[in-house]
Amino acid sequence: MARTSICSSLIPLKSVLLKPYTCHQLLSQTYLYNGFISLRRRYSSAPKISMSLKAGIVGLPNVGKSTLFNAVVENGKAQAANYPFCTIEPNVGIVAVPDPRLHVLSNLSKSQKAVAASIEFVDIAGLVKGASQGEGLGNKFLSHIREVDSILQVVRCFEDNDIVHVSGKVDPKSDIEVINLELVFSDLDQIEKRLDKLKKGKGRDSQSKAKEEAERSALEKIQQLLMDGRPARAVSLTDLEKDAMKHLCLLTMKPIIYVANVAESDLADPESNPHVKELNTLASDLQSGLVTISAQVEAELSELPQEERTEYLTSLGVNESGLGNLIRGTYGLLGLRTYFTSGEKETKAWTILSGMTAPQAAGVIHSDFERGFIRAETVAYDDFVSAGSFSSAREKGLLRSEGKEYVVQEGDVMLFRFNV
Ligand SMILES: Nc1ncnc2c1ncn2[C@@H]1O[C@H](COP(=O)(O)OP(=O)(O)OP(=O)(O)O)[C@@H](O)[C@H]1O
Ligand SMILES: [Mg+2]
Repeated sequence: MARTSICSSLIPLKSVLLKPYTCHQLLSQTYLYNGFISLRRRYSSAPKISMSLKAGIVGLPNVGKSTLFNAVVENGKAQAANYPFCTIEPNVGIVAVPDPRLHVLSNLSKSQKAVAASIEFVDIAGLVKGASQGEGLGNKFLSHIREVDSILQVVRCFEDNDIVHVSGKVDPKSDIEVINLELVFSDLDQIEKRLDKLKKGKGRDSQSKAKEEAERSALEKIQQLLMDGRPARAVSLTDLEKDAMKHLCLLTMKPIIYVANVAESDLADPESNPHVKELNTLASDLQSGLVTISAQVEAELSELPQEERTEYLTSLGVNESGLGNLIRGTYGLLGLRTYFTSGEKETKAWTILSGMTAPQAAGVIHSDFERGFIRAETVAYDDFVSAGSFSSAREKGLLRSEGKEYVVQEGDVMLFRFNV
């Protein structure tokens, strides 16, 4: 029964195979994947998506982190209220990365469904001065930041006397300094403890001794930078050093986007708000991205029916919600790329890291695809759209057959041939 269903789901692929395989040969030798196969049926374990990338929402207490989380995450229900330390335990939600290409491909392939790439957002408790010494919610909070891949630092840029600011006034420069300094202190503390351990030198063979040496050297370089008030991400390390220290998950190693949280009246012209102007300069000095958003407006928008959203945005003098920019910015910040599989069952956007080869990209769908990788057939997104389908792209000579060394490009539409 299972065999028949796999066969029938594979039959449409015969038209794009170079050699005309029979159904039986396909089952016993080579498979082609473009989103048609029900992996759950074919494999005993569910398909493994190897990357779960998390963006942590960080900032002082009461600056709008949970409000932003609720707007970004559909059905997000983090408690957001006007008092500091409203959030204690982190709230976690999965967010689809908006990508118009997905729907174009899905329409061309007449797919039954379209599945977007996703990012996990984590709404973390507010951080205060002295957190690294246990103030506020202290070290527990810092350990939640350690688990994320990138940081969205929400900075309050809206004036509102009714909403408590923990330092008594809206001041982005000072707010950023408080947060970044706590992250630096926490990293320094961790490095000191780790260097103490490394002094004891537990490595027995030459390989583990070399690894310990690389870690020590990396940590000493980073320690120096941190003492100068610079983040660990500014360090330059050898590949061995990077590999040796990455288990520490240092907080200042993580990429940051600053999120200027403005009042609804500032949305039409955010640069007229001096706090946003200042934050813009600070973010570029720190070589980080900046997204301006009104968390309050986004949260209200997410509650409205679709047809009323445009009307509300127009009344505020803007064309579109800022969430798309924020999500795409986070995706870019993480150095992520998208490739697609597209067929009648589904069109799907897959997330890979920049520089991944075809077998590694196939491994994101399932580890067996990487292990048994034979070749990938690939066509650039624009070429697929102009051809209209894989078979017509093949006829026009736009579909390329690529081997193990091929580095997958942004927007590639791919078919994998593999052997298991
Ligand atoms: N852009 C904005 N304009 C006006 N009010 C806002 C804006 N963004 C958030 N607020 C308000 O600020 C208050 C605090 O918001 P929220 O609970 O999201 O903060 P938080 O950073 O998650 O706080 P905590 O660290 O305590 O968990 C809420 O009353 C919210 O409605
Ligand atoms: Mg909160």
